[in-house]
Amino acid sequence: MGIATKPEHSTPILDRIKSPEALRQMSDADLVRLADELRRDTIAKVAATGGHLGSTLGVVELTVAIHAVFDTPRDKLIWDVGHQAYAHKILTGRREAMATLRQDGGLSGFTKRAESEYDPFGAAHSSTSISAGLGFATARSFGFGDGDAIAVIGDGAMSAGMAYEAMNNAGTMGKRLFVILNDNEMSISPSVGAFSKHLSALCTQAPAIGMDVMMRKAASMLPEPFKTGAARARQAVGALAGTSSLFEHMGFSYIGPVDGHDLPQLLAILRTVRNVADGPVLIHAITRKGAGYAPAENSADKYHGVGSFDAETGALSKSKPSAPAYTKVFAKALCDEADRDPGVVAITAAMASGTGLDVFSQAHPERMFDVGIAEQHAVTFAAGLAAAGMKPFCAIYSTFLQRAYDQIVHDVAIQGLPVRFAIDRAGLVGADGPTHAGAFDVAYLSNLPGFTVMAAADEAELVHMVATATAHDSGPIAFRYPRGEGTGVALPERGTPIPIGKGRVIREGRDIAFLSFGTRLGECEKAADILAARGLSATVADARFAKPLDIELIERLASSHDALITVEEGAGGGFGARVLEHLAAAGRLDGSFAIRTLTLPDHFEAHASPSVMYERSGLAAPHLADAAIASLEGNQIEIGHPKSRLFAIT
Ligand SMILES: Cc1ncc(C[n+]2csc(CCOP(=O)(O)OP(=O)(O)O)c2C)c(N)n1
Ligand SMILES: CC(=O)[C@@H](O)[C@H](O)COP(=O)(O)O
Ligand SMILES: [Mg+2]
Repeated sequence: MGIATKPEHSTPILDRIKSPEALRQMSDADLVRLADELRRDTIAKVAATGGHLGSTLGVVELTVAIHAVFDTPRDKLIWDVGHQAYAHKILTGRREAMATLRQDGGLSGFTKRAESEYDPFGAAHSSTSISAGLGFATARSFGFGDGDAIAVIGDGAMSAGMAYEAMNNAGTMGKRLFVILNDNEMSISPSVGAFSKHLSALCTQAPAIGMDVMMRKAASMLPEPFKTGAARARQAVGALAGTSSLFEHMGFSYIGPVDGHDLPQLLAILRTVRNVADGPVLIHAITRKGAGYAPAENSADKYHGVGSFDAETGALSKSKPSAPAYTKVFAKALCDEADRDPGVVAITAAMASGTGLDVFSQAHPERMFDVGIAEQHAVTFAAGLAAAGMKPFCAIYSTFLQRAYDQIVHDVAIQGLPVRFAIDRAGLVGADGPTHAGAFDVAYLSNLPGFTVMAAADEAELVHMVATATAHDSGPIAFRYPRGEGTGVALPERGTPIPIGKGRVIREGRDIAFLSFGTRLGECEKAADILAARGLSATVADARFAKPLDIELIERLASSHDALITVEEGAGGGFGARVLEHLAAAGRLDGSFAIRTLTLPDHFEAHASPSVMYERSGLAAPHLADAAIASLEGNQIEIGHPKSRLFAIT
């Protein structure tokens, strides 16, 4: 494979491809040319939209080989995470639509069942592909479908427990199942952990194939160097069973390491295993993240996720932020706390740069732990650290923390352990869409006995919440904050712990009270302005806590206003529900008092910019004002209405 530094636009072979069926009629030489065109086309497309480029570039040859050898969509091709599936999208009828990738109304950045019959299983969270593939393989034996199942999983995704749970099951079930391990030694950062070392060790061995009967049969059909490699492997494995791969011990036939960019060799191997496999097979392909595009290959993160860029030079188009990102503010505040308190440690599940803990690790390298994509382990590991008396901060995106719910309940909450949860990407995140929306954490944390749950209204509040969490030693505590830039508010020199369960009033009014939990506070203030222009006076308060609630504040707002509107960047069952429960229990809902709880609507909002998504979710200022007026009129409000339904009251 030649390194293409200048993406040229002539793609005569790709232009003829209407579906993967065409690949099965092509010569290997033409498939090699196609891969080159596909790589250049992918670069050109993603240059315009941004997206997860590096991962796709690493699997261009694998994508071509799989579609050329297997009978997709009858055979089920399942991409783990789905962030590396852009070349797959281009080959499966979505080439033109790539211009809309991750844009409002456009293609998803991941695989999605609703988008194409070539996406048999949707993804975005990692390490689900082997389980899903085994599901398809098992359904096949009941007569549901008749194709093969092929899971393509990265070395980073292999660090998650689910991958082992699936292999453990697949290895004993013995169903015909293909797993292609795409090993580029990269997660978002370089891959970590003992398993990553095992993969490296496998790469230093001669190419080998598994030792079972099926693979003996296959050996004669394999290309060099696999034929001789297989013979050598047989001797080596026979002499020293301990040197064979973990996969073989788990019941898989292991083929590898294979050069994942050598398309003729990939084609030969896939054709062979497709002909002879009668159980689970793992093909270990060695690839380079960002392969074939020098700017990506030479960058530290291999262009894992990029905004738009100049395809010729790779120069990223960067807009100048007007305020520091919440993530950065969190990282700096945590560094400051750690400077003062030797018990503070930080944990990330493979998201060091995303959570800002890369910054923390520069200041306190021995106190930052990247556990790999292993959110469940991260939480219980933190619980162990807390049980020993340390102050662990688990920095995990809201959406990925969902993975660790039982650990949160069983290992942290029931034991009342002071694990600090720094929940990044709270609320709607934009281009990554519903799979990555931080919608549920408030609901699933604030119903846990003994938990303290906070949301920062701005980045100064975030600094104080980091200090609050550091000081809070009597049980689990969480604070949430969104993706992206803060409000630009002045930051305190040092965080000051907030009294637990105390909100604050931002602006006093008479008629309507907005009680905000999180960064919609600014929208509440704008809504108050809208109402003021209509002759209504509104109080705006920042609840800060969903648990424990500031009961004094809530009761005061309820008793001194005609309507109380709660607002949050989360699904129903969260902050507003808790306020309602409290007021109901206190008998405050029995009279004529109006209350509305504004949450994310009860559907998964499709990807767009966060502001458009909030607009559609009915959480922008005009909708808040609208809801307030409607509540005074005794009307039902329509959440998720795209346009403001403001009406003048006289
Ligand atoms: C459960 C979960 N945690 C974290 C992530 C964030 N994430 C997306 S891709 C990725 C790295 C995946 O590495 P790998 O599987 O090796 O694929 P590569 O990007 O190297 O192609 C991570 C950590 C995720 N999608 N799902
Ligand atoms: C594919 C994936 O899960 C991550 O790469 C994610 O897209 C990162 O999101 P942020 O850009 O918000 O860090
Ligand atoms: Mg990888």
